[in-house]
Amino acid sequence: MKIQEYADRDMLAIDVANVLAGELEAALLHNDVVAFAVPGGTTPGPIFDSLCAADLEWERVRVLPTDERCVPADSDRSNERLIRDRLLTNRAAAADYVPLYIPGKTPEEVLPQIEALIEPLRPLAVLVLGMGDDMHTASLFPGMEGLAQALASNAPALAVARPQTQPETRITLTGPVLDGALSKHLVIYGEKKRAALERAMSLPPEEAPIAAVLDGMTVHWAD
Ligand SMILES: O=C1O[C@H](COP(=O)(O)O)[C@@H](O)[C@H](O)[C@H]1O
Repeated sequence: MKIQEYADRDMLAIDVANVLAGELEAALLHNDVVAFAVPGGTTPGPIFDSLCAADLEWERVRVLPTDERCVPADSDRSNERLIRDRLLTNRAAAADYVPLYIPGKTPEEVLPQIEALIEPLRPLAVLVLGMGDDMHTASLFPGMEGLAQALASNAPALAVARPQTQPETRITLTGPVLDGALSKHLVIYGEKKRAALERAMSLPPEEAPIAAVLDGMTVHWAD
């Protein structure tokens, strides 16, 4: 793991967008189709604002969320909404989106169908993750039921998450899918998350799920 520090969040967003565009371009040279997994939440919006203008063959990029909250696609809490509004616009509107949640269906009903879409995209070419103050990443939350199975090396691509700390059920990419990405980036802001990341490094993944995916990770941090 290496940590890249930036003067401020604006600089981080521009630089990370450039790095991601370069990695996607390189991956497109060697693959017909490239999988690009991105987080939701409050962190990635400004990176998406910059990245969406990159001059890439976006029609060969498959964008998927690292995790989704089971809410309608027009909800403020929908990761799909953020990704569609801020990333899949401008030139990036040509990319295909692979949803993790189908409204009106229970997660269990559609999991096999969505896993069948994700399997051919493994290993993910480029992965961006966020992290909460509680050291969760994607929707792998400390202490949640089923966490050990979702982090196991033989876990299926997706898991249903029902963290007691969260208002809704979620669907998440599992440990091996995230950890197996060819290029991995974690974006965090502020001292609280920096301290949480430091703490995670000495904790088992059951207590700090981010710890399960840090090998080879580039962490991008600004205060
Ligand atoms: O719930 C979630 O949390 C993490 C971190 O979100 P942030 O708002 O602290 O940046 C996010 O990466 C994940 O995609 C999201 O569903």
